[in-house]
Amino acid sequence: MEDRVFQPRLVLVFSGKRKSGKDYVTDWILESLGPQVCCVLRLSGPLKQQYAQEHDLDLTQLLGPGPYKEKYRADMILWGETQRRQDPGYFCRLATRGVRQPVWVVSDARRRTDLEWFKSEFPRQTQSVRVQCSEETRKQRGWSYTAGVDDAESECGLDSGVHFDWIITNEANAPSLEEQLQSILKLAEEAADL
Ligand SMILES: Nc1ncnc2c1ncn2[C@@H]1O[C@H](COP(=O)(O)OP(=O)(O)O)[C@@H](O)[C@H]1O
Ligand SMILES: C[C@@](O)(CCOP(=O)(O)OP(=O)(O)O)CC(=O)O
Repeated sequence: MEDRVFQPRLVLVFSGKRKSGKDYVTDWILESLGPQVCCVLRLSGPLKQQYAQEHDLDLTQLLGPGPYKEKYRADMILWGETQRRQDPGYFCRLATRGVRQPVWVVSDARRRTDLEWFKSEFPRQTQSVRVQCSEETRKQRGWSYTAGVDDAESECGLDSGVHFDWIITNEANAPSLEEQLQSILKLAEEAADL
């Protein structure tokens, strides 16, 4: 384990299926806490940056929510897994490098190794959060089943055998996000001495 100087006070590691609302919920937390306290980290950020460089692609579009990234998702998954097989914490380290806010919100954990890395580096501070919703709702948000993506570890790696500290149901007929996130926000505010 590398010598780490900076220690975050709280690390919330989010996961969830495509279009479950991971970005929506983590952006909501960032807006509530502010950028001085909270930083949203995306493990896919450094992956897409390197993939775009190696394949001469438009990084801005890869990072965006549109169809461009979906064209390359299956190959990015395979490319990323090649990197992870050599070093499971590779993208976690890159995504956390230089971050100095006390509260870290990792928006896109996908594999056991993602969760295990944070729990190993920050055992006291790490809590796991699962964002869930129905397939119907995901479809309404633009998701459709894609073989090689929705049946891959990238989408299924945390489907079973994981105890999540928090579960957020991101559905219209569920309690409001404000209500569901109240305890997590309180935890974050206490961690940041707010
Ligand atoms: N509670 C919500 N209310 C309104 N729009 C939502 C909500 N949750 C998700 N969305 C929208 O659904 C789409 C997918 O959400 P997103 O956060 O990008 O999913 P993920 O990051 O899990 O793939 C986005 O357009 C987002 O704005
Ligand atoms: C190759 C990926 O990093 C692509 C992730 O892209 P996004 O993070 O944009 O995914 P969603 O927000 O869930 O739609 C997945 C992986 O297996 O590493």
